[in-house]
Amino acid sequence: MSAEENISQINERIKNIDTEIERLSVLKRKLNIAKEKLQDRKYLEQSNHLASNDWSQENYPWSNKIRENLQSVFKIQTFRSQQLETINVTMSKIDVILVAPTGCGKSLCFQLPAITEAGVTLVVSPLISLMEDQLHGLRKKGISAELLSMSTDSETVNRIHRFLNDADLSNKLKLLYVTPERMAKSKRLMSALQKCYQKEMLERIAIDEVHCCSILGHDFRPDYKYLGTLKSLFPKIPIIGVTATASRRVIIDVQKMLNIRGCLVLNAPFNRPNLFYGVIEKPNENDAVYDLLSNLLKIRYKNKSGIIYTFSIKDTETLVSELLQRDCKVRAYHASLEANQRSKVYQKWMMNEIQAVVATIAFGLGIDKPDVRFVIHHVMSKSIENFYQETGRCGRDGKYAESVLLYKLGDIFKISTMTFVETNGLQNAYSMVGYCINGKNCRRDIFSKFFTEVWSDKNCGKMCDHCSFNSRSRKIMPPVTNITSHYRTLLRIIENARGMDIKLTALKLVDAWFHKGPTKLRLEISPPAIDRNLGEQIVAFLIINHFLEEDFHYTAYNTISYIKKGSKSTQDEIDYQPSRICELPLVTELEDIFNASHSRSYDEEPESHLSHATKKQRIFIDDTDSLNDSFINNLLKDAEMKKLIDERIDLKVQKLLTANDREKQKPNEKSLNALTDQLDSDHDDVIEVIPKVKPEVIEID
Ligand SMILES: Nc1ncnc2c1ncn2[C@@H]1O[C@H](COP(=O)(O)OP(=O)(O)OP(=O)(O)O)[C@@H](O)[C@H]1O
Repeated sequence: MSAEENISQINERIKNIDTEIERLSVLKRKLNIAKEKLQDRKYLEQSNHLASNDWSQENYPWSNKIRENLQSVFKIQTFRSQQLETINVTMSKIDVILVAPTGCGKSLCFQLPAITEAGVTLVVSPLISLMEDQLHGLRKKGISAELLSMSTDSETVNRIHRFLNDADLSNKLKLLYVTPERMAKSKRLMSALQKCYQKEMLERIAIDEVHCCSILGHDFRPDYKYLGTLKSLFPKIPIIGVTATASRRVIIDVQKMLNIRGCLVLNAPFNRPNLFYGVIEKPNENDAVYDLLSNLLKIRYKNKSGIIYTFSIKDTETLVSELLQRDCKVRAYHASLEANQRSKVYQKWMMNEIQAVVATIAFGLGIDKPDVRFVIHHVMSKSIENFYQETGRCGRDGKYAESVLLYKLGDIFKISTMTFVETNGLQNAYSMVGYCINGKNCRRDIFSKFFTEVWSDKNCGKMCDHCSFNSRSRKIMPPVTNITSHYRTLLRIIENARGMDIKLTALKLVDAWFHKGPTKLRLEISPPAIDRNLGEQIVAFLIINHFLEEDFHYTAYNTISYIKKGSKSTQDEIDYQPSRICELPLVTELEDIFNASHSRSYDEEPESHLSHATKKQRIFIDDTDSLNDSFINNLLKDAEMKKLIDERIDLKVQKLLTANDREKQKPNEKSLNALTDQLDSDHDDVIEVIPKVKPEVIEID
């Protein structure tokens, strides 16, 4: 055989081997996937098995002691949802993750077992201020607790190590708080914990804000990854993780990271029944926004404590300066302030020396002020998850508190240009926009989808603007809005601009549509006969449903969002999706939120969602006339607020009318019925409709 033939034979064999390798690696991949699935199933079965147990019993060996300590040390009479269950699971030495809303008492679930058992509980927590607060509270109750961070002085470090190394002394240290950084970087600490473990004096490991372990969690902390070694270092020690972040994928990721797959996950209901949620249309002019905020602080929230969240450091500074000029007691809080300045602001706020902190999301973890009565979002959050966390900081005492979000179209792009590079960033931002422009569903319905919990609007107890508004003496269904022709006009404007090589931002697009701005961008047809705000909401709806799409462009200073045709802009999509629901009109007007909650007492703690609902019904007068001024007047007691609201009633009225009904009349029952008839006959070519029910005035109460 010639050398040439030999080489060719060898090549042939190599090729066959490559094919075989490829086949085997495909097989290996498949087997790995199958193994992963089987493991998932095994863990799920394990978890389900644990979940099938009734953990709410009080006949465990520790039950009497737990109850006694609850009452004598913590001065608490009854457990809140899932507290007893979590305590029983962790006392049974089973790993558990508790997902419960902010402020509902997760810390008790590891503090109470800690003082009931002999050894030490290690608590890993992300923030020193958070730990200091807990330490302060525990010491006031006479419980011995220590804190070990990267900045702890050597004397304290030595004392703590003596506790851990000495069998007699460890009994005297009940809770040791550490930062994940300290855990990851201190071999001395780890070896002391090993000794403590060997002497069977390490009782439990609690991980506060456990979502920080997951890269998918909103507060991911790299040093939390180190905690993955704890289960192998201390296999017999139960881990308890607590968080208010309920996303399923975050929890699964956390379980994997901590090597506690198959552990029990307990979920307290996401609903905070004492929080009222509402969205207010944000004026376009900055001064009007500052006036609105200052009115809220000085009238509605007079003598009440709260937080105003905004988008950027610059925004916090501007807001504070404007509100100070309007005699409001506010201070800024953001990441660029020195630590001592931040702490000063926090302390002043805690002491009620300032009414509200104007903050970026830097003001977050660890805020434990019980009487926060309002959280205002000057700009929407970047995700529902963030929003839920941020609003959760009010009403921690269980009494009535309000979340108010100020929404306008332009704010969408502040968020989207910042988040579009993040994994799921745009999707998260659009869910948030969905919350803002949702025109009919209970606001909590959106949270429930996020937390994959089944939700019935009845449980809201009229504690959101929609449920409250819908429960008035009359219910006005939003008019059916055919936006197909609007959509086509918008596409034509975009196409026309493209022909001139011009890109349009959403606001420019709306301008051109309403015949504002450069004439060359306008079409030779009349502007739409609808209110501009409604036009902006239609554009937002089209964007988040991908009929229009954002097109991001970088400049030297920032990122600009232009609007282009969306992936659903094909004729097929338009023609064959006739029943898509556009929830218009979308944003609650100022008077809705004020009327809805005006007569609520800030001192009552709802006994349950439903009992709350019954109590609240009294605030709506039984007026069978039309939605007219006297109806609104009767609801209002506050003259200044009434003035503010009066100014906006016309806007509300306009939104309820379509083009033909926009004469100056108030929408009495007759006009609304006429509107109904007209809209009923206007169903051709509809791609977006409000629920199929006939829009009508419904008598209730
Ligand atoms: N069963 C209970 N009854 C009454 N008050 C309770 C109960 N359990 C805890 N609390 C109180 O509720 C407040 C909030 O508790 P805690 O700080 O543990 O909340 P959290 O769920 O950890 O909140 P966050 O998610 O913000 O950390 C504390 O003042 C605590 O004393």
